[in-house]
Amino acid sequence: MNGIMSVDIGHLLGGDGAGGFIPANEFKGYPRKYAGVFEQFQTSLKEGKSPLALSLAEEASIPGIKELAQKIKTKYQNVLVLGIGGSALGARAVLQFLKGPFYNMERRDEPRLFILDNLDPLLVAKLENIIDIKKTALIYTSKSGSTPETAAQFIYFYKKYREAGGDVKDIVIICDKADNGINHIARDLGCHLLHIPGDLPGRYSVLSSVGFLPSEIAGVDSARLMAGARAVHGSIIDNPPENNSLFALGTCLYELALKGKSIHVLFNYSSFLFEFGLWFVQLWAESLGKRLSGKGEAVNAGTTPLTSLGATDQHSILQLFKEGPADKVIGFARVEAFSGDIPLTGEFSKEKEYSYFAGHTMAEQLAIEQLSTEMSLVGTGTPCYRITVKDISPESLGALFYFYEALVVFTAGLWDINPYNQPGVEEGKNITYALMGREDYAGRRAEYEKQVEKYNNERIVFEI
Ligand SMILES: O=P(O)(O)OC[C@H]1O[C@H](O)[C@H](O)[C@@H](O)[C@@H]1O
Repeated sequence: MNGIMSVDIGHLLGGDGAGGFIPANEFKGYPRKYAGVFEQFQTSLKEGKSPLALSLAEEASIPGIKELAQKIKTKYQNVLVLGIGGSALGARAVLQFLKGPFYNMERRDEPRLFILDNLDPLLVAKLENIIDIKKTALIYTSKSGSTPETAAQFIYFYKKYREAGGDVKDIVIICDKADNGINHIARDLGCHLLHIPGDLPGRYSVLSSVGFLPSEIAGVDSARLMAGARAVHGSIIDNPPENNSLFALGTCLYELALKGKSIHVLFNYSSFLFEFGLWFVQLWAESLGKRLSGKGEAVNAGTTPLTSLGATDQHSILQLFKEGPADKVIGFARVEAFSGDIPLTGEFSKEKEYSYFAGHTMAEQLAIEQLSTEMSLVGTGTPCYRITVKDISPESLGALFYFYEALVVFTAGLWDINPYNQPGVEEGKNITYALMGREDYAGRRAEYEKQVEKYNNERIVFEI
């Protein structure tokens, strides 16, 4: 491949559309059919009005973040990032794609980096067994500053850190600018405070200090992530619909959803992309799963994202993809070239199950298995697309992040829904706040407690 990334949508289409594919002739009409939505999307990106463009402006924060990362790296043995959802998933994806799953087990001079994104006392206890809290830098990431899981983690680790004699001025808080608790605390502590733009939703914030700081601490150059993002940005804004990968994929996924393909699988063919798959799930689900359209009509938009890992999940969920309900469209993400490919030898040459490996490599086998899986699924009527990135590099990952963010925003335009809010998660949060006794939710507490009582009375429980 010549560029940084390629997008192949050929197998979302199929002749007359039999078996759930898009008829080739229909596809030819999309540039006209969806010109308006696309033009609006392209213009808002070009003119920097789209929240996506805020990430491009965030590049200016990189030199300051590099300096801060350097200070943290020289002083601390461990870094603990506290965050959840968009405040954790992007950083996890960077760390895994560029440093691999065994990063914290390798012998290095850089600190080990832990990202704690759950409320689980056992998880916290296990982490405390292996880190010395005084030698651990704390990064508290919460765009809103009100997410209860992260706030609980922070108050716990803040106390431990202070009691161990840690310097509170070294703590880093990343949030948006507001007159709220997290900003007051940062000011009172006199610690590092990094702001992200209020209009950049958390799940789109990996290309900002939320992702840049953990990346730089782990030795990943965030400017290279941005170079990949910029390459995709250029290709999206410069090409007309007929020649635009984002337009082609977005319109096809939307049309396939209307034809009943209600599940969108991202099948990643590299263990280094596993966490990227989880980042994709949040981005897709929270951005597109919406009850109301822009006109306020109930549309229950979106498709259900799933992520799978190749070749591993060929031995698990593939059976269902192949023979279960015909409700899926599958995107394969693969890496074109792995550095340090591993040659396979012809050991046990008299045995047919082993001798055929001679002369092949591991990356070649993985690519063949990806192709075989894709062809086999297409053969039985599952529309598939394929995204290939050039290599395991920050540029490739930055390109993937930006491409999927843009894909989601454009597709939301086709559904006519807002890709930046998440009203569906608010109710559960409100109940939590009220039941936990948060002062400004006291008025609703009695009502929620009544609801809990009724709910518990309806349970039908079998003890074993
Ligand atoms: O970064 P925070 O404000 O703490 O938010 C963390 C997460 O909280 C909620 O669950 C939202 O639905 C997510 O979109 C967000 O990423």
